[in-house]
Amino acid sequence: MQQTFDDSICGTQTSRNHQKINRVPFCVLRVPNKMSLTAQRHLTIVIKLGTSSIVDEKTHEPLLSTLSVIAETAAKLQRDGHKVIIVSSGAIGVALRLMNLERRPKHLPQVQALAAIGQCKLMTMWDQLFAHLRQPVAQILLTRNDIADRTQYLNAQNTFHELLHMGVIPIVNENDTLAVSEIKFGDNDTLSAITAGMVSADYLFLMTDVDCLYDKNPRTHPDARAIEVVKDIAELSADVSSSGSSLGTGGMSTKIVAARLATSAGVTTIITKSSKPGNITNIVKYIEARKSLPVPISRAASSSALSGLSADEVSHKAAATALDGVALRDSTAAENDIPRAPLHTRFLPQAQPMRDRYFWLLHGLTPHGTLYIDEGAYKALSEKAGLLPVGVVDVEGHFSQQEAVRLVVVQRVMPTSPRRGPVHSALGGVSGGHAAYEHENPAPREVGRALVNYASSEIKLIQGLRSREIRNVLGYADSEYVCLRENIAFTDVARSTPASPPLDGRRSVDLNGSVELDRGLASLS
Ligand SMILES: N[C@@H](CCC(=O)OP(=O)(O)O)C(=O)O
Repeated sequence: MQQTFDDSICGTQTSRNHQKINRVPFCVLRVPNKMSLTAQRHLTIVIKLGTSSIVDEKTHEPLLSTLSVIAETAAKLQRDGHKVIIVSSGAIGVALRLMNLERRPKHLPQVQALAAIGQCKLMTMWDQLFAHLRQPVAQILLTRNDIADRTQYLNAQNTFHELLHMGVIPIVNENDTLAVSEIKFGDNDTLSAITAGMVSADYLFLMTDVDCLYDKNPRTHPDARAIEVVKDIAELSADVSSSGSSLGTGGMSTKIVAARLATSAGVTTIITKSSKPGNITNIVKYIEARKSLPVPISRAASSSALSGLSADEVSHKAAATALDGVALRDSTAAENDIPRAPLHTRFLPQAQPMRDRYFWLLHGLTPHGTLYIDEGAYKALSEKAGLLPVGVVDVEGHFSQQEAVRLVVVQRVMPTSPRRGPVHSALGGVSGGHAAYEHENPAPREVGRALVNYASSEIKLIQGLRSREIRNVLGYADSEYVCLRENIAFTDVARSTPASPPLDGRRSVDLNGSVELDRGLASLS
């Protein structure tokens, strides 16, 4: 994501406060009053359309007017120098009409066959619409399996970048014909968020059948209020009861999951109405224009997001991140010049996006099991180069070396607990004697995902032991760590940002993407 602020001025200004003269840092970003998206930085925009935006829910006829405006909007953005990816559902919906079926079948092979039939037709439709606009498109079909290997993930990423560089609009869908439940993204909301993270998009538009999120169901509560900006998804209290169309798999709750995922990668995520696709440009213009408004640093710096930063850092961050709502609420002349955006819900991106490799570890891989670790081991991971066997409390599932697992923190009931009993109480699985502990202990919580250096059967043997005992127990010791820190991604974004130790994301240039085992066992005594 590029950002240029050649025309900003920063410095200090004098202000009087209770007779005291203060020098207050300020920063004014000079931008033209009337914002044209053409004049702005070049953006990468992912637009996700669900089945209900592609075909009529009852007749399954294609919604040609919506599709045409989407094509026009995407082609115009592309011509203005932006990069556009469309994530298009609808293969199964389109096939229902072709095959004269009334509803989506339940039997998996039938669904997969329909997806194969419909995908062909769906792409033909897109291709024809874009052909009128002389806009080349490309089809990308993905399953989770395709990106589970780091090299393949990087290959997919490279292909996206190359297509965008060539001025082509990639049209993405899940490869339903091959995907069975274990290798499915499950819904295209998630797929679109992973795609947006993969290409470091600026915007993800989740087009749907409502204008925005509401705090209550607006159909049954006339007093429902629109939620326009979401700064922290954890604090969101919205009505997410909409289950989506009868043809698709997503609903409002999958959109929230997708928004969490995309914003963690630094992507501004928008929910808006698919029947008005022209809104995409207006919403982007509005947000970009607001970002470029003068930001008085004194107020910006008082925001929690920016506290502790130098004036210079604040000025850049204030403009680089969606700071609106923090410092830009005042109606200034410049703000009044910005036409209001159509109704939408905007999820603000994390100011410090998760680095790409961690994003892949968290969202690209399917976990094959769980490592239960203690609080001490979790805390120590901020300094240590990995997870030591002594911090592992229990293992669940069957996995091999270098496979992904969930990391779950549990409370160790006794400091030197025997391997099983008490711990199981913390996991909620036991007998009366430990019930009190169960009640008092904090619930086990998933804190991240990791690639393991040892198989599940091996970790079961070495859990709770010192690293120097690994060789005696297993007959070999490839690493003193069960997982290396660089192969652990935390759900807490702050722990998975570029500042986190010790992996350089740029190393992903290494197309092998293979994980180097730590062989520094000299330190083991
Ligand atoms: N991949 C499927 C759609 C899956 C899906 O997530 O659908 P939707 O909830 O309508 O976005 C298809 O093309 O029919």
